[in-house]
Order: sequence, then structure tokens, then C-alpha cells
Amino acid sequence: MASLQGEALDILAFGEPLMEFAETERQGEALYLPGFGGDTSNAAIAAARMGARVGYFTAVGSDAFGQGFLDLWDRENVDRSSVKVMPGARTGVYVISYGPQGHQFSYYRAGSAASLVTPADLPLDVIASAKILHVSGISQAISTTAADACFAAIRHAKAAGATVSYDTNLRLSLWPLDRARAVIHGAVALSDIARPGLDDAQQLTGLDRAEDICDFYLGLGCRIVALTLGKEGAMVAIPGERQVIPSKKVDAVDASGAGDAFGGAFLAEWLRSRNPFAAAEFANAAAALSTRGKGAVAPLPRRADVEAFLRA
Ligand SMILES: O=C(O)C(=O)C[C@H](O)[C@H](O)COP(=O)(O)O
Repeated sequence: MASLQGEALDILAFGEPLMEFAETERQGEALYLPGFGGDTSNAAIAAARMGARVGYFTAVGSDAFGQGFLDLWDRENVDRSSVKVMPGARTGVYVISYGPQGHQFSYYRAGSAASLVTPADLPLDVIASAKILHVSGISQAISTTAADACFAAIRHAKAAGATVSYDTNLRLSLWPLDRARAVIHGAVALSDIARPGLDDAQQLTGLDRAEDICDFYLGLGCRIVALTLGKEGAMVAIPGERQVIPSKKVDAVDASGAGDAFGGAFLAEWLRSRNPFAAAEFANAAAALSTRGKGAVAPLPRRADVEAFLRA
């Protein structure tokens, strides 16, 4: 399904999709499992699997991986009618490898189609009609034109009365910390929902404690902070109230994409209940279930899986 037939979107996400190759082994030989990644695309699919009406904006190359994404979004009920296909450009790629510290990402994305997006490419009508615009630090790290396009999209969404959600997703192999901090915090200050992860936020803010980090992002002007704490769950803060929402235990295989599973499920559930604490409990369950298989998208649960898990 290329378009949700003119229905207004709950969520429009904007960023870079990346073809994924996740390291595995068969009979002692290294093997790379193909899959799909890219933080905002992962979050879009996670939200669509939870029943939200979701669209995605980016540019893909006129190559096999770009076509693979168009087909994926169609299968996942993600409206991709505003996605640009750039002739002669390539779709980015990343490899996930696993070591004692968990997963590591290697990128093959410089000059990718998504990094060539400029503010002039933005689908302004779609942005203005969605309830939530979701972007991330990675959406802004990939190029200066993409960073500018994110700022322009955020301002356009705000002017139309939409909610802006921002996942800080710090990737120091894409940009240095000082520039990342300036851009990410500039954008978070324009956003309503901040979605940092603890490790990223400690580097970005120089603060150690989750409570102080939540206060910092509320101080930038966000209405809701949903700070993920890895295995500990999440801390959710709104002005005047803060709660730790403990994680759900599962036998985890791979945490790649767990932050995006949380983010997509959080937005989908928050739109239904407008209760950020309940949304975080739901999102914790979705994130836990997403760690039971390798790769970012394939193991993402559906709403029925999350509800059954929460009842069990
Ligand atoms: O690194 C990038 O640029 C990507 O988009 C690749 C991955 O798909 C996400 O980074 C996964 O994100 P997490 O949920 O934080 O594990």
C-alpha cells in the first residue's frame, strides 16, 4: 500500500533507512543476515505494528536496496507516498557485529540518497497534517542539508500545531560531540517529546543521574521526556512528575533497534491514552520483545504480542 488514501497520519517520521547486514555464523563461518534498519524507519514500523497510521519521508537510491525499502514500507502499512527516489544515488548500508560490549555498527552511508535531502524536498502538506513529526539526531547527523531539512520540518510541524518527537540517538562516528550537542539540543528545544537514551544523554549533557537529565530536557522546553535506561527500563518525566517504569525481562538475543521499538510503540500508545507513564510501560514491553531476534525490524512485535505479554 503506497498511500493511506488521503487519511491524515498519526505519525510522520523523517530520517535515513539503512539496509542491514547482521553478523551471524554457520558452521564456524561468518555470515551476514540481510535486514532493514535506520532508526526513524524502525520507529515508524514499530508504531505501524502497534496500529498507528504512519508515514515515512526520506530519499532512497534508485537501487535494489531502495526498492527493498519501498516494498518493506508497503508490507508494513507505512505510507511512503512522499519518499523520493533519487536517480543515480545509493541507499545506505550498515553492518551489525557483536562483541563483549554488545552490538557495534559499521556504516557505508556517506553520500547516500537520504543525506542529499534538502529543505526544498520536504513534503510540507504531509508534515502539516500529521499529528506527530518524529525525527532524530541521526536524521541530522548525516549531512548539513539533512540537518537543515530537519529544522525546517520541525518548524513547519510546530507552526501547524503538530507534536514534535525527537530521539537524540547520538552517533559519534557521524559527527563530533560538540557539533552533535549543539544541533541536537537546538532541535530538542523546539520539540515536545524528548527521547534520549541514558548513555547518549550522559555524553550530550555532561550529567550523570537520570533525574538530572530529565530535568535538563524539561528545562529546554519539552513537555515529556522519555529517557530509556537500557535493562533498567525508562524514566518518564513531565513538569512536576517523574516515574521510573521498570523493564520487562526476556531472553535477549540482540538489542539493535530496541530504542526505536520503544520510541515507535511509545508514540503509538501515547496518541491513544495521552498518558506518557502508561505509554512507557507498553513501550518497555515492545522493546523487550524486540530483543528476542537479530536485527532491527524483523523481531519488532505487533500490538497483540505486546498486549499478551503484558497480561502474562
Ligand atoms: O545507526 C544508525 O544510523 C541506524 O539507524 C541503524 C540502526 O537501525 C539504529 O541505530 C538502531 O537504533 P537503536 O534502537 O538505538 O539500537
